[in-house]
Amino acid sequence: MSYTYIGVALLQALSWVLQVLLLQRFLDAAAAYATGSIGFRMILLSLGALALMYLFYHVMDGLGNCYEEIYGLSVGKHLNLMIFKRVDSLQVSEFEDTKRLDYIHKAVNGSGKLIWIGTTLLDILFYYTTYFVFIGWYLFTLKPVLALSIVVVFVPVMLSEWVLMSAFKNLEAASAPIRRESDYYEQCLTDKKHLSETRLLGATAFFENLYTSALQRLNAIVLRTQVRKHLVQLILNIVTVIGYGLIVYMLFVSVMKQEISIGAFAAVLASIGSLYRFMNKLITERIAWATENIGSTENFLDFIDEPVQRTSNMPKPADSDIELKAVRFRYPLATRNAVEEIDLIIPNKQTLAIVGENGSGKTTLCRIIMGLYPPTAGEVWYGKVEASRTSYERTSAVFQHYRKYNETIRENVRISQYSKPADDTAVVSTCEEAGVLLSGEGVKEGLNTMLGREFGGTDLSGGQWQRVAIARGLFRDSDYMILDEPTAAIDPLEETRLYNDFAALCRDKTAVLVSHRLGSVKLADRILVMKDGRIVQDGTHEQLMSMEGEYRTMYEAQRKWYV
Ligand SMILES: Nc1ncnc2c1ncn2[C@@H]1O[C@H](COP(=O)(O)OP(=O)(O)OP(=O)(O)O)[C@@H](O)[C@H]1O
Repeated sequence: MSYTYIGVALLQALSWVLQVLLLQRFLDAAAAYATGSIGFRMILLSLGALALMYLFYHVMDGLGNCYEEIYGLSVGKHLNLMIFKRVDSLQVSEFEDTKRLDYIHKAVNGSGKLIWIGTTLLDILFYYTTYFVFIGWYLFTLKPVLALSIVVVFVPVMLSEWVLMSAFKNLEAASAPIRRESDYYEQCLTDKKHLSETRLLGATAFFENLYTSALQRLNAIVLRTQVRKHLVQLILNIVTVIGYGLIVYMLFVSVMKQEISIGAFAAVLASIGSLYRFMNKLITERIAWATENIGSTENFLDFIDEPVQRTSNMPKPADSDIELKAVRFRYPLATRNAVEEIDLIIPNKQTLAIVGENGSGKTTLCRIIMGLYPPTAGEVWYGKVEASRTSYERTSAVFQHYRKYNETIRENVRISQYSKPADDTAVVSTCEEAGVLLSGEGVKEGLNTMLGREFGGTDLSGGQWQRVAIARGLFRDSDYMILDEPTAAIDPLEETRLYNDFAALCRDKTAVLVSHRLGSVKLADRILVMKDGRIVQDGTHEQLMSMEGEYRTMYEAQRKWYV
């Protein structure tokens, strides 16, 4: 693909140069015809050749544009795949850091721009350079000093673009966080997820103000850089126009002294004109655009170059105890630790429940146990392997904030075990275990029912979506199962049935279950009670009920409510 693209660029440049030579030949022929030294047929021949070259150039131009599009799409696909792979190798905890998020956004943004910087470079190398070399040679053969015209046009423009490069890199760095902010406010105003609440709360004006203020800040920094850009370009244009004027003057003097023919004079005048247009287009459009965007492409290249933290061939622990040693975790920019001094051994195949009030650190502890968040201090081990260095292949989870995929029910469940051959019987039986309805109103197509409104599918209730998420977690072959409030949206009858099923399903796994419903954690082998990021109680239901403490207080409070 790139060879064809390069070939077309070369032919396009050559046809430009040939047009100049053929124009000179045609004009010289016209002058010779006027003196009667050649016949009319010769003029027609040189005009025909000129016209053919003109047509050829335009065919090459069209082809060049087509190839640029196709090349852009194909390179874009590869760059995006590189980004996806790179993001997949990051620690999930990195996404908690807003600075890191900005950096990742800038890198993703830069991948799209790299394509067009790449095509600009190819064009410079094979199209513009060919054109300038041949036109330079042509001018040199006419009169050596004329070849200098290329330098006169070229140098000031390159200098100015070099100055602009750093300005645009700084612009990218300053605008990324504001862009993320304004995108978020835009989402609050237009996204389906936020719309009902924003409308009901009457918060539209609130978000509009925030959006407007973010855009004003963005515009102010963009404006400063653009003013600088246009000032620099103005200076460049003045210098170039003076150079252009000097060349025309030199040509005029040469023709007066009869050093060059009238045909050469006209052809050079035209070629200098096109040289100027070429240079202007190259520098003020292509190179200027590339300069503006080189900052974000550098981000992309730096991002791709970072040392890989997670690879596809990391060890897969099975049948190991999980050990947490003096673990602490603090979210980026947070002022206090979310979990503190956790020393914990979860023996292989134990079912552990974690309870505690809101914000006590249950979800954070689950993420640390899974190896998704490396602790800020302390260590987590799966047998002899450090948790963040293990593969997640043998771990399954149902998250508190599960995802609703706009896919069929089959894909929504199978996605957790995609390497397994598609087996509808297994998917159906997991759906039954999780209580996912596969017939009736809204799910008429069974496993093929498309879920989510995005692509015209059925939207489910919160509880029904949660059952799909549970099915997804259960479908995955695993030795470690994390269930973080898996039934918060599910009705009490179904919830009781599910907890009994979980107990049976998790019997041969190491399982961690977070729940606020204390009645449902009784079945666990062991219960941890968390408060302010620390484990304050640890024991079986019976042990914890037999002593004073958080657990008994919470349990009694919930029991009273139901009596
Ligand atoms: N992304 C985050 N950035 C900063 N702080 C966070 C983040 N997520 C949680 N926290 C803080 O960490 C602490 C523990 O939160 P965590 O979600 O682990 O609690 P939890 O016990 O699971 O709460 P809940 O029962 O409400 O789900 C809280 O103080 C919370 O404010």
